[in-house]
Amino acid sequence: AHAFAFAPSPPGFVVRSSTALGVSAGVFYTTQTGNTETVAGYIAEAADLEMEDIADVEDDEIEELDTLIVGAPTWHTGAETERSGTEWDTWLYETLPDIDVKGKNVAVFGCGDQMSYSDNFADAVGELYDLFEAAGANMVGATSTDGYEHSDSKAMRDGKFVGLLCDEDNQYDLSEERAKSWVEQLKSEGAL
Ligand SMILES: Cc1cc2nc3c(=O)[nH]c(=O)nc-3n(C[C@H](O)[C@H](O)[C@H](O)COP(=O)(O)O)c2cc1C
Repeated sequence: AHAFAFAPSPPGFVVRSSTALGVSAGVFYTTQTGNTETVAGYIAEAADLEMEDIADVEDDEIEELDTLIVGAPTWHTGAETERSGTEWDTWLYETLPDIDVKGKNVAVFGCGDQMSYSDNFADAVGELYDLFEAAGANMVGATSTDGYEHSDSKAMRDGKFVGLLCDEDNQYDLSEERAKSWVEQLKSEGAL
């Protein structure tokens, strides 16, 4: 009996965390060079949640959660769709339509390079936002653009960013604090 208690989780085990207020939530990300995974780690640690690459996630795992925190890098500069260059490009168009996310809280985040890609800073975060919103999710976590030097971004609505934008290329020293205060904001918005 004791051995069982320490046995590894069986395959297909649902990774899920519950916050102090009983909200079930998870952090889901993709990455090419590790930056978005780093930021996902800051968020997961601050919120005491599990994090997982979206490529490894089962559909029913998503459906059971109250709040999804989803993050992407931007690699396809200037693209209208499939901007991330990661698994989200497939997941958003082939998996999301089959999942019921209506009424779930969704907060989006991502990494970009505001200096080298100043006209397209973190555009893929705007795509995450648009598709989850169109699917009926309750979008939370918009942030101020103060402290950034980009010229344009498809992740902006009404003068704000639609979620948390981090720049590990130029402002890596700000990411952890930005993640911490964003998690506090998500709590105040009732999403955690
Ligand atoms: C070829 C290439 C294209 C990129 N395009 C963009 C872009 O359009 N917008 C942006 O903000 N960052 C762009 N970036 C920067 C990456 O998004 C940034 O380095 C990010 O932190 C990478 O995240 P990852 O390590 O999680 O993949 C690009 C980088 C490269 C090398």
